[in-house]
Amino acid sequence: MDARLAVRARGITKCFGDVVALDGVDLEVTRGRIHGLVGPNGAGKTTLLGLLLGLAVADRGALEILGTPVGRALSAPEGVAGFVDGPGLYPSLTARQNLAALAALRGGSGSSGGGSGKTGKGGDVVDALDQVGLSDVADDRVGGFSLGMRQRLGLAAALLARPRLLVLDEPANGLDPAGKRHVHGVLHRLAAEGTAVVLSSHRMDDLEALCSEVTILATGRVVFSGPLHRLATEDRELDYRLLTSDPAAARRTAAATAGVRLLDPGPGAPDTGRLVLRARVPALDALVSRLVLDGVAVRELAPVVSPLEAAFLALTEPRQQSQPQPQQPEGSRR
Ligand SMILES: Nc1ncnc2c1ncn2[C@@H]1O[C@H](COP(=O)(O)OP(=O)(O)OP(=O)(O)O)[C@@H](O)[C@H]1O
Repeated sequence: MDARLAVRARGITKCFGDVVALDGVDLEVTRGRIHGLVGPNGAGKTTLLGLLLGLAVADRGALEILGTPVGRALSAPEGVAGFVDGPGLYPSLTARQNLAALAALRGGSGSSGGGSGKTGKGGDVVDALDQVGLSDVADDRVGGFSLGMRQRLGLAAALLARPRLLVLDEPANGLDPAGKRHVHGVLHRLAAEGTAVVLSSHRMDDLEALCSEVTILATGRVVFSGPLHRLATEDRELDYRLLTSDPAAARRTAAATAGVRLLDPGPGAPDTGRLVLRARVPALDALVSRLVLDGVAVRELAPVVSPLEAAFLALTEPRQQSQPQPQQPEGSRR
């Protein structure tokens, strides 16, 4: 296995009775990267994350994690931490006690059960709570925690294991803006230190803020896997908003540029001077060059929906409507 890879999966298939949750999935996750797993409900994300965490085993295929082939035993591979379906926490214990109990279970002293030790495992507990922004509620019972607070505590619990592969199922669920800032900060720092992070999310903005690579699943199959930026350059038409110093001139130039279609912004849309265009990237490049040559300044050019969201819809919706479909792994155009 390539030493740069934290995960290498080939042809992973997992069935639950008649339901094929994963159908020949290939996945590569590089160390030091945050890899997003995205797909419609029931696409197989949680199932795949569960395999990485050792909560289930594949029916077919090969899975290597941190350089070691995964066998048939149900156990978390060495160096892996995280959670699926929400973190497992004791509601009657405080946040600090939960982490201390986990640290003790993992073989440490965990001596800060009710106290606030600052060294050894106790110090790790204090540090983990601080990293996820829960220091102020460290001695509150978890039973009273909101969803977002439980998610952050689950991340803190995973940090205690100092993972080299962190696996998180929808970690952004329920997070307020401050919680999100903490979680994003922790994940970026872990990645910078060399930890591979695999996370699922339905929030395209989170994925775009966090991930350098994404895998899009649809009905158990990979329909894209690769760098996020490649989605934007896929050979696909997208809608863009364009604001220039001279909207009338820009409209004429756009109308005369092959491959660019001007769209009606819709009845009642405010006249902001922005044009809405549909084009592939090469036609858009040609338009921008012509505008610059004509002395028209381009002040804003942005996709109407993010490239990730557009790709997600384009790659997953047709399959949902007309499943089952043979796999056409557009993303494997490497
Ligand atoms: N334990 C199980 N028993 C039976 N079917 C299951 C089980 N776990 C998952 N499935 C089925 O496998 C498929 C994939 O489910 P999975 O939870 O992995 O999808 P997901 O992408 O995580 O969905 P969501 O976005 O809704 O969380 C679904 O059809 C689901 O019903």
